[in-house]
Amino acid sequence: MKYFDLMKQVCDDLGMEFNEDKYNQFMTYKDLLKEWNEKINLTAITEDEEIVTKHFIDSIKAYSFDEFKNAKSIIDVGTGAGFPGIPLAIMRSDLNVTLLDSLNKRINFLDIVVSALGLKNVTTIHSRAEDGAKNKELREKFDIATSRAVANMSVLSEFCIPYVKMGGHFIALKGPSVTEELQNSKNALGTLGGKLIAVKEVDIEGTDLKHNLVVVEKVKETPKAYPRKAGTVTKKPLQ
Ligand SMILES: C[S@@+](CC[C@H](N)C(=O)[O-])C[C@H]1O[C@@H](n2cnc3c(N)ncnc32)[C@H](O)[C@@H]1O
Repeated sequence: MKYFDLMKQVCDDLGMEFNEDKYNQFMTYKDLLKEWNEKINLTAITEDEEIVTKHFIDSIKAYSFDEFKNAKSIIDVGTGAGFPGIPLAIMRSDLNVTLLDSLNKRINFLDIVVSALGLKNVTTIHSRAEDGAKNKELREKFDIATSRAVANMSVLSEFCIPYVKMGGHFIALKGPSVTEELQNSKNALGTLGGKLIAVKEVDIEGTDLKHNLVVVEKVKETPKAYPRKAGTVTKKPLQ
């Protein structure tokens, strides 16, 4: 129960329940992450404490926004080893969480995690973001699209905003370079139907790091032309 108090404090501050069952799910996830990281490349963070702070707490802090706390469905684009999607799913069993990644090895790992943790609220999808967003079942279907450490704001907006329903939100977990990235993505947001509504700096408890949460509201439908085809989005980011 080494990290229980720290995690509970974070959750208390967010007004969310944390208990032993959730803690055990997080610890099983940590152990699977370390075990599978030796076979497939999942994360550069391998120390227990850093997994708890830089992966788990960092992900949970997305709940600093009411938009997130009240959502019914989210998609985590470029989820990798499951961040922030799996921690968000553990914290709220009533939230439908879709995890999408273009690397099948990581999706296979996530299927193992979902089954080991008994998560009934998670769906995994192996797809590039650009292709998934053309699928009628996924396009403009989510209250929230979220993403961490996948691309700059301009590229990420084109990956994520097409998945968000009207009135929903795209919430990006970002590091310190957020101001410059936002400057360069202003037009892209408008083109894709998004409007920047907030940037919030959050502490990552247990570290001296601060991260930024960028919240974009979907105010217009995304034109059919977006996202452009795989490859183009990253090679020629919207200006
Ligand atoms: C640096 S990892 C970050 C993973 C996780 N979000 C995190 O914060 O730990 C980037 C992930 O994005 C995925 N990715 C990159 N481009 C993608 C795309 N176009 N569509 C879907 N996934 C993509 C990669 O496969 C990788 O798993």
